[in-house]
Amino acid sequence: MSVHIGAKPGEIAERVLLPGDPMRAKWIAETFLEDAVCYTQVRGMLGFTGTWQGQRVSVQGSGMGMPSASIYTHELINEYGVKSVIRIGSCGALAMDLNLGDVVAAIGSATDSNMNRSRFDGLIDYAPVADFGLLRTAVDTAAAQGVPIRVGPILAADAFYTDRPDLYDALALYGVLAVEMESAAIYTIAARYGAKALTILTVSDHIKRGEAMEAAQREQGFSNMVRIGLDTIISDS
Ligand SMILES: O=P(O)(O)O[C@H]1O[C@H](CO)[C@@H](O)[C@H]1O
Ligand SMILES: O=c1cc[nH]c(=O)[nH]1
Repeated sequence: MSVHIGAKPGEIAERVLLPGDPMRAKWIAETFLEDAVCYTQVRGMLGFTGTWQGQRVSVQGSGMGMPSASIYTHELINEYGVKSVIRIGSCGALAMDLNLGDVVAAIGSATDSNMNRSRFDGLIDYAPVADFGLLRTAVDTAAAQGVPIRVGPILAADAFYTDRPDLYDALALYGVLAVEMESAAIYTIAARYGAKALTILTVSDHIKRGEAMEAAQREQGFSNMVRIGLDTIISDS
């Protein structure tokens, strides 16, 4: 096992879906995967391996925020040989033409986190981006499934509750679609260690309109996104 994941070698597939919420990982495993087996319960951050369309896939909770997501992404790639990860998350919309339940794919991720500034000594504003192949497959997969998917940049924020909504307004002027809390770290760590990463999100809140899904919907109302994620990750070679 690694420091934070209790799996034995070989128990995690090379292709992993990464929801923030461990209970969403359980729901995905029980609802979509065949023969799913739980390989870790360390810190309650559940992980499962099963099959989708006959192909081995794991689904691992990654927690909230970039420090937590960084730990799981790092250990999956470096300790378990994971080759591709797709974050399956919820987000707060900034774009006025997005609605609750809409699906977004993050082509790139701006961030207010200091992690990458430290990484590059404050001298470079590194641009965390999705793997192009995974993104293209997700767009094609969504089209085949008849699910509209919006592709664009998002913000990975350190704080869920912000005192600076004016900064969100400014980002919206630059086409930033939505806010979540992990994508920039996942994209950066995957790039650093030679893995592929994509973030697909469902709009759970509209930040500007003050709309919000119920807690049960957040955990389980994300079937369209999960099917896109699963079909995309098994198509990856
Ligand atoms: O639904 P998940 O994947 O947890 O993602 C979003 O939800 C959490 C905040 O409620 C943050 O982790 C944010 O990124
Ligand atoms: O507003 C939101 C909704 C989900 N996740 C976030 O980080 N922010």
